[in-house]
Amino acid sequence: MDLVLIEALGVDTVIGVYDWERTITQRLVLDLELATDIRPAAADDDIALTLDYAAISEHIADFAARHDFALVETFAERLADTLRQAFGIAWLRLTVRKPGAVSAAAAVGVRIERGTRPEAT
Ligand SMILES: Nc1nc2c(c(=O)[nH]1)N=C([C@H](O)[C@@H](O)CO)CN2
Repeated sequence: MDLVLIEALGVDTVIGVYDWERTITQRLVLDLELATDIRPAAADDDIALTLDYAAISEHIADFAARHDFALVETFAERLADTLRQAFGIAWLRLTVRKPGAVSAAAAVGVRIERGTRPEAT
């Protein structure tokens, strides 16, 4: 299985369960592993035949700007769903970190995997 990677992508969004969090934007930091077969794109050297990590990163920043969830769980689940639909991603692993949410921790957050892992070939 091949993967397209996006690591430590910072996005700003309204997120949090407390009243004070509903009035500010906070930074989330995302890691993504996106399953795809990179061989067609590599064979033709053609961006149209792979997952465009720049386009996907833009999509994520726009998603973050347009939503204001309470939980990082909801952010992760809804984002995974929209990415899979918009880009036809068979399987992904998404980590959403909320740095600074717990002062004694470097970051807290969630990691999910959605979809069916393609067979290794
Ligand atoms: N499992 C979760 N726990 C907590 C969340 C969350 O989104 N998922 N959120 C908060 C608060 O918003 C916190 O981040 C504020 O510092 C607490 N626990």
